[in-house]
Amino acid sequence: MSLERSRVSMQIVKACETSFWFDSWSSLGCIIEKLGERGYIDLGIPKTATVGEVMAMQRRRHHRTGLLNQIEEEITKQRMCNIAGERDIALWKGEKDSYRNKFVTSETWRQIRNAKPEMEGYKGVWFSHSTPKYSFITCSAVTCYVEAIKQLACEILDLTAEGLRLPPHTFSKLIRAVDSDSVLRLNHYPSSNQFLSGAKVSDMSVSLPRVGFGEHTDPQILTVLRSNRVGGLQVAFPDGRWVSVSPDPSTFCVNVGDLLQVMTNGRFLSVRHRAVTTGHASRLSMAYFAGPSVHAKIGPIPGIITAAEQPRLYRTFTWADYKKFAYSLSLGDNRLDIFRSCVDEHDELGF
Ligand SMILES: O=C(O)CCC(=O)C(=O)O
Ligand SMILES: [Fe+2]
Repeated sequence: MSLERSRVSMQIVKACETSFWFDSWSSLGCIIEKLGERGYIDLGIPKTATVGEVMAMQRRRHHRTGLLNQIEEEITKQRMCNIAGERDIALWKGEKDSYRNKFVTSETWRQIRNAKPEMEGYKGVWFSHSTPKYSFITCSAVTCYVEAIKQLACEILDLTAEGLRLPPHTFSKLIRAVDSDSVLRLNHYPSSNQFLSGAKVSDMSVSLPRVGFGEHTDPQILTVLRSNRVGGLQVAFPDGRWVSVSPDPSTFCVNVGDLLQVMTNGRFLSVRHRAVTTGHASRLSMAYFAGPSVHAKIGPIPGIITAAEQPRLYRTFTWADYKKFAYSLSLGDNRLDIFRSCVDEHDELGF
């Protein structure tokens, strides 16, 4: 309330609508804010009095405190001015503390707004002449989703570390690093109908499965994937068969990535998978790829390789090296082979 009070001043005409205590009708501002509730007794003016009633009834009194006398002075001044009109006029605080009878939103906004540091990327969300509410909502939803899914990925990785008898945050600390290179990808696979709009219904190829996302392994540490109710994800079995993963929007599909295969020295395998489109509904999937910092050194964790029994399978490299190499190949190429270790290295990983 006091925020609005400080923005409005009343110019007294008939004075029968303006509150003596709660409106700002003199240069002293709002009287209740000056005197507090004690003022009702000190001035002998009831809480509900209008300025008009005070002017009509109140006789000039003398008080011991200066402020009370100043208020009496304002009442006398008000009695003496005589503005023609029917109603009291609300005056709005404008630039440089001046009051006028026009309300200007932008001026009021400037006065009440607490300036905050600009949010990174805000230009992509707010445009100068419109409020793109859906992009703003999407931005907030994605930010919250990424935070939650990252937490889930870290918990899975902590359980993985525990299962391998490794120190608790061996893997998750790579994801939690401030400069971790994690990504959220949204995939949309149009239905066969949408995909082949214009094709004749008699065209038999409409019902054949089509590859929407070619076979590959995910390069990062761990992937947490969710989809709508439309299937399409398939996983390669060692014998070469493709096995479909049944779609369920209430579950997550977790893939081991290439880096986790390296760090576990091949105990966890990054599985080959692909997405196909068949039916008449379109598939949507959201994949969170939990990755380390580009500078992170990746190699088999020392606690996993116990010398003779577990020969070291991979050499140490940085995530930046791996990405650069991966992007130079085709999606389905095997990228890990080149990082296989030929000699029995003992790199210092700092784990
Ligand atoms: O849509 C899918 O289920 C697969 C997506 C995928 O493998 C990927 O984005 O890497
Ligand atoms: Fe994938």
